[in-house]
Amino acid sequence: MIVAKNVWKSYGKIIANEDISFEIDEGEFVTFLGPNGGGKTTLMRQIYGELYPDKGEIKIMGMSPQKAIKYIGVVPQESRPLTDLTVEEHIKLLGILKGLSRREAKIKSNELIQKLKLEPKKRVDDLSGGNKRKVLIASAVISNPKLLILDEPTVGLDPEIRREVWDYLKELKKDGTTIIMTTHYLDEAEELSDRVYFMNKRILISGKIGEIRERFSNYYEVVNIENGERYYVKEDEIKKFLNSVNFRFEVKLPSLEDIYMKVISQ
Ligand SMILES: Nc1ncnc2c1ncn2[C@@H]1O[C@H](COP(=O)(O)OP(=O)(O)OP(=O)(O)O)[C@@H](O)[C@H]1O
Repeated sequence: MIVAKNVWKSYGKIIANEDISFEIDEGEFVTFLGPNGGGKTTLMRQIYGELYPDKGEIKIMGMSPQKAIKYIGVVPQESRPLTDLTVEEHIKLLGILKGLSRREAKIKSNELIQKLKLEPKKRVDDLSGGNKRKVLIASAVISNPKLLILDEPTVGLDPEIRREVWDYLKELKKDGTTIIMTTHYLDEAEELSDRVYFMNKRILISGKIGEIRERFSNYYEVVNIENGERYYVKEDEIKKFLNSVNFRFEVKLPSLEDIYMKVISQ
């Protein structure tokens, strides 16, 4: 469904994406994780065609992102809903702009308002941050996109609304929508995605979360209790390593977060 081949993108001297390649199948839910400034938003903006790669290419269903945009729904990072509209008007308007008839837009927006537990007649300006985000999600999916791109969709949301958004995204996936998301939350990636990419400008590691855990399961994490420094030591080298150190330590199996920290600091 999506193929990226050797994508490079810079802003002047800052390299944001370095030789990125990946393939995403139809119906997959794939998450890109990485530190602040790791190039996730830049990559998303190229997938939905707002930016062009300096080198390399991205194809969506065999088309350029600019051509495929009619099949894509986007919730950009830090986007704001349009002001001065009610919830219902906002969602309907976005549907009409994406080519739905007024009637189709009305039916579909009512359905989304119910599913996402929104109040149709409330002014978008008066909503909480969480409900604004829901309006943006509803406005992105009203045209039944084949591909949905969500750039940090649950930043700043309270746990209840976050759960509601997760449940809705799971439903979309079940209905066959291909979803690409960026997030800083490992629990979110784990709960929702089929596969993840850890990236920091370039792709560092990818796979199913279970597989990634397994790949690191023969490592121990040794923490220097005196200064917090961490070491990742292979199972068969742990005895020798612990005999060789002269600090107080704690040994544990790495959590997903530890693996992430190890991988992105390489
Ligand atoms: N419009 C721009 N002009 C110049 N530099 C930019 C621009 N947009 C992003 N950058 C730089 O490119 C790099 C990658 O930024 P990007 O926003 O893609 O990362 P990110 O992984 O999405 O970060 P975050 O998690 O903080 O949103 C950073 O160093 C950033 O400062």
